[in-house]
Parts: sequence; structure tokens; C-alpha cells
Amino acid sequence: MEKLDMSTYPVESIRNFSIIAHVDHGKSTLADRLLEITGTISKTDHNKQVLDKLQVERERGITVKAQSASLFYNHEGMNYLLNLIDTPGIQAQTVANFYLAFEAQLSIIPVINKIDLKNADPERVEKQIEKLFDIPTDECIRISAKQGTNVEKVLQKVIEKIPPPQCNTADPLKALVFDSTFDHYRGVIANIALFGGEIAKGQKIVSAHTKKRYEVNEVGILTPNEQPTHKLYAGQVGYLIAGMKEVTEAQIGDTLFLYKQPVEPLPGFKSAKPMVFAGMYPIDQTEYNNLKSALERLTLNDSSVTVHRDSSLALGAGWRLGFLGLLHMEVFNQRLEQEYNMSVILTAPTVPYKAVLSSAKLIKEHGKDQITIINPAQFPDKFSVSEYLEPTVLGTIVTPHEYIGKIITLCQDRRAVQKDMLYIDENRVMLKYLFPLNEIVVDFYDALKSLSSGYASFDYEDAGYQSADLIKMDILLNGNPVEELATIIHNDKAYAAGKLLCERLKETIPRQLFEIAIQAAIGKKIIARETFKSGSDKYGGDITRRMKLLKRQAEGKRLMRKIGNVEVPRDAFIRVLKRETDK
Ligand SMILES: Nc1nc2c(ncn2[C@@H]2O[C@H](COP(=O)(O)OP(=O)(O)OP(=O)(O)O)[C@@H](O)[C@H]2O)c(=O)[nH]1
Repeated sequence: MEKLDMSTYPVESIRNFSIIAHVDHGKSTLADRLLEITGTISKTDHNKQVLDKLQVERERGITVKAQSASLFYNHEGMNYLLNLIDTPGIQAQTVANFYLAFEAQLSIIPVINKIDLKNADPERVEKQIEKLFDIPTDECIRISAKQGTNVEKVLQKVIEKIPPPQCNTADPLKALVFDSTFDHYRGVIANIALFGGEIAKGQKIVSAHTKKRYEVNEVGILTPNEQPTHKLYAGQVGYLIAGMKEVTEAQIGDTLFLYKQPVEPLPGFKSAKPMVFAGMYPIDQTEYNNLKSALERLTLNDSSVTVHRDSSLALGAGWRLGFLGLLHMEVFNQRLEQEYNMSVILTAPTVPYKAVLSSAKLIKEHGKDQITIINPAQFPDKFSVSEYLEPTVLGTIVTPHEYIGKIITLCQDRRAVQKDMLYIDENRVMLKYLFPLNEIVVDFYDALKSLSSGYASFDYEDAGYQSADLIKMDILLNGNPVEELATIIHNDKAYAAGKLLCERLKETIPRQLFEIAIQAAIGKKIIARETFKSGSDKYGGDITRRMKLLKRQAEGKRLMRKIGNVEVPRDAFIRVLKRETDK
């Protein structure tokens, strides 16, 4: 492939930008249009949403992973290099991100999409934006990413409003690793942004993080596929391949510099805070090492996942993983299956609770009097604790006013406390609620969408911890605890949740040859019970059918988990846990 000469793009001609929006608001579509306009992809290219690359992204239509692309654009006789970072859309945090960008004094270009829709009402949206964010109505650009209307204006505004990066090619090389991927043939591909100097094949570089030395094999830009260039210069964004073999060698946030010209490392990134934790175990312990390497590769690709080794009597050696949210967890699991052919056991998700310890023994054991609990198995009982704390978030809901009643009931049901209520125009209301995080992680968004016919939007940000009356609830099958389903839960919700889980399990596990008691318990106290009658009469007299079923059952054994003497399908737990979403 012909190498590009990037020296014709000095810092003054460079603009770096990203698109921030809620899931489904059209980021990927807009990104595709921008690629088309700038000739980066052809209009006839039927491969829609070029920036969404993963199979899971295509199937679900959501962007999991940030992808970058460099766009070449000529405006009023000047050649510009516009670097687009397509941000992941799996978090409902547009409003929070707006304030972060605002505080960091980044330029913000408000864009209203989908104006081609029949019921689009851009005037009203502009007024809302003015009311909520203090952005004058005439600053908004009204576009249709789908039809391409006014998309070019977005590029022009990017050039006008965003200042070029502040750095210099004459300085020593300073490259920030902002993402990295693993390629089976070429090893680690690090995505880099140059904050100074230049980089080319043959140079000897050092990682500030690992202190390891490398020789650069290839550099290039992302269009969004890798396109080799002779060099990369200060202000430019691209990729580098330098014989890094281990995934741990290209840490996101690391600084790369020339061996002969050491520099002060860049501050790196504040790592994203996991909101949901779950245990992950191989179905079969002989798969442990394969799963370990799959996890390493996938987390290199998705650095917002945290991984701690963990083990359980029932499930063997495994990990405790932290995710940004439940959708993130599901998508990660799906990627393990699709990209690495790995099936795993996932335990019930839990949020990071805290306990203020009162027991001198425990305080000594932990070396501190406050601990974070990300695993129900480590839940200290109430006699050794002076207070439990649960994480909260400040949620912002914007809804047409006819749904207010139902939404307020939903929020109250989720133990939320109203903080604000504001009419942003004659028929739209903004509600702010303080939610316990665990009340929204599983299915709040779906519940909100379904009771508002899809019209209410939801956004949340971290709001610290509050005191909570928590207990640990176990689920038992014939007296044996099901480790996957142990949960930490608010006392007020335990009875209802226990009953629901037992009912669900009863629907999910196959009939066995003996009676099964399905129970929910707090300590030794049983709070709910379902009895599952023996199923010896299920197949009637049809002996061939019975034989066939037994054979299928034998084949399915690998997919079963034995708890005491009860066989449970591996996926039963996930099905049980997804509450309203699959009703
Ligand atoms: N009518 C109309 N539909 C649009 C427009 N832009 C995007 N869409 C549609 O809206 C849906 C979501 O678009 P995406 O581009 O996938 O949205 P996204 O913001 O990237 O979503 P995530 O990847 O989940 O963050 C798709 O069905 C698009 O076809 C538009 O201007 N008009």
C-alpha cells in the first residue's frame, strides 16, 4: 500500500473532535456521513456504519468501542485534517458528559439530528437546549444524518469553533496511547495521539509505563482502517505497530517517547469507574487458561472493564469483573462468545456496596474500618458492621408531561427521592431523582421506556454513597445455596425479590425425578419457597419420546450445573436475573 505523506498537515490544519449523544441518536450514522463527505469512504459503499465494526455492534446496533478516523477536508482553499473519535454509546451519560466537556472548556457544537422525521420539532428542541444548557438557539445545527442534510455545516463548525491542538513537531516525541487492539497476525496495534515530535518506522521508543524498549515497525492513520504513512507529526492521531506481543504492553494512558529523548509522561486518563460487578467462571475448569487469555485480549480492547481474580467453592477459579453497566456486561459476555468462542458462568450482578466495620477483628483483618463489597460472598453480617452504604446516582429524566404520574410511581418504587422537577416547555418536564444505583442497573431504562412509549430519556451521574439497610439473600435448591444467585439487597425489597426469584427458577429449571424445594433465605431464615413436584409422569407412556429426551438431556449435560442433586441449565441463572426485560 502506498504510504501517505502527513507532513502537509501542520498543527494549524488539525482539529480533534468527538460526537457525544445518547444511544440511538445517530452518532454512527453521522460519523458515516462525515466519512462520505470527506471521501474517506465512498457513497456507494453499502457497508453502513463503517465505524461500528464488531459483530455484536452490528447485531445490536450500538457502539461498544470507540473508533477513530482521520478525515481530509478542503474548506475555503485550506486542507484540514479532522480526527473524529466515535465515542461508545453504552452509557446514558450525555448530560454528565456535556458538563465534563463544559468544565474542561472544550468547544461544544450543538447538533439536532433526525429533522427528517415527520414529528421532528427542532424549534422546541432548540428551546429546551437553551433552557437546559444555556446554549443560544441560533447556535444549533439542524441535520438529518440519514439524508445528509446540513452535515457539511457540522464540519465547517468543527473547523471554525475548535482550536487546533497546542503542540510542536520540533519538540521531543510524546505519544499518548489512547486505545489499543490485538491483531492475531500483527500483534498489538496501539492507537496514539502525538502531543509533540514525530514518529516513523525504525525509531527506538520506550514505554513510560513498562520502561520496555521497541523499534517502530509501522505507523499510519485510521481511515478508519489502518493506512500506513511515512511519519506521524505533532497533533496527529493514528496507530503504531512496534513488536508489542503481550496485551499488557500497550496500556491505555501510557506515554511513548524516543529512547534518546526521555520526556515527562502525560497524565494519562482517569479510568472509568465500574458500576456493576459480577463473577465470571469457566464452565469447565480445564478451560481456565483459555478464558484467561480471552479475557486479557478483550479487556485490552475494552479497558473500562476491571478484572480481579476470584474463586468460589462451588464454581472454582474465576474472576470478579467490573462493568460500566448491565448492558456493558451483556455485550462483553456476548463478545467472549462470538469473538473467542468462550461460554462462561456469570453470577448475579451487584453494585459496589460499602460497610463501616465495628468488629475489631475485621478491622484488623482489612487494615481499615471501611470496606467495599463487590462480591455477595464477602458480605459481612450486621453484627460486625455499624453501617452499610450503597452507591447512588443522580438521574435526569426528560419526558412528555402525560407520563409524569407513571414515572413518579416507578421512581418511588425504586426507592428514589425527588430532587427537582422543571417544565422545560409547555409539555416537557425534567425530573431529577436520587436513585440507589442497584435499583436502576438491571431494568430501569427498559421500564421507563415502556411506560412512556419510548419518549422519556434517562441520564445519570455518580452521586456518592448513602446509608442503607442491606442484607444478603441466598437462593437454595433442596437446601444447597446457588452461588450464582446470592445477592445483596435492601431489606424492604427482600421478600418480594426472593419470591420472584423462586417463581422464576421454578419456571426455568427442567423437571427432575424428585421433588425440589426452591427457597430464598436471609441467613437461616427462609423468606420464600416454591415446591417443584417430581416429573416422573411428564413423558406419559411414550417410551421412544422419553428415550429421545433422555438422550438429548445427556448431550446437554455439559450445559448443566449440578447443585446438590439438582441439575440446572447454565443459562437459567441469566434468564432468572433479567427481570422485566424478558417478560
Ligand atoms: N430518520 C432518521 N433516522 C436516523 C437519522 N440518523 C440516524 N437515524 C437512525 O437512528 C438509529 C440509530 O442510529 P445510530 O447511528 O446507530 O445511533 P448511535 O447514536 O450511533 O447509537 P449507538 O451506537 O447505540 O450509540 C438508526 O436506525 C439510524 O438509521 C436521521 O437523521 N433521521
